[in-house]
Amino acid sequence: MSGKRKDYISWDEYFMGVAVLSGMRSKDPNTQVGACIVSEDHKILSMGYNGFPTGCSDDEFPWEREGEPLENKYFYTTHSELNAILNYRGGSLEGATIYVTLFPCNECAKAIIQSGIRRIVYDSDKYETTPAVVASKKMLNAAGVVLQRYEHTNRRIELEL
Ligand SMILES: Nc1ccn([C@H]2C[C@H](O)[C@@H](COP(=O)(O)O)O2)c(=O)n1
Ligand SMILES: [Zn+2]
Repeated sequence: MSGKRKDYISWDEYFMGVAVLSGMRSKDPNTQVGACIVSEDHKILSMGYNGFPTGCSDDEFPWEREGEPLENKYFYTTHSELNAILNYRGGSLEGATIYVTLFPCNECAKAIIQSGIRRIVYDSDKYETTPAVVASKKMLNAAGVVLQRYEHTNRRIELEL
């Protein structure tokens, strides 16, 4: 037998796989989101997942979805996309692509646009009817960011760690 392997994973499978793995670090009991930012020449630049900011304890801040604003998670969580952008310490993200397991909200859309990211590959769009996502798409489209739904290949990857 000679020649190269033929069943290696594609770039899209690789980067979405890294985003999925990154999301597995999230402590959010309801929705775990992962993001992976990639350069035009297929280098991974940064990763992120949703969680509380540094210094805000996962055991003390609330993970609830309901209740008073100060008693639920929404004022406190940093989204995976923003974390991935802020985790990057290398300079410009101009021309990069972000792989993300859930379509970005309006706040992340602003950060994506302003950081110079030009393409979003996303998987779930479960909040597509919410104002946050409708506004997000409005801004991303106006800014010319390419939106691409991840095409599942149904490849199963098992990791023994
Ligand atoms: N594109 C997104 C959307 C949401 N998140 C985070 C924010 C929360 O931690 C969680 C959503 O919670 P749910 O309302 O589904 O209970 O996901 C994100 O990181 N990126
Ligand atoms: Zn967001």
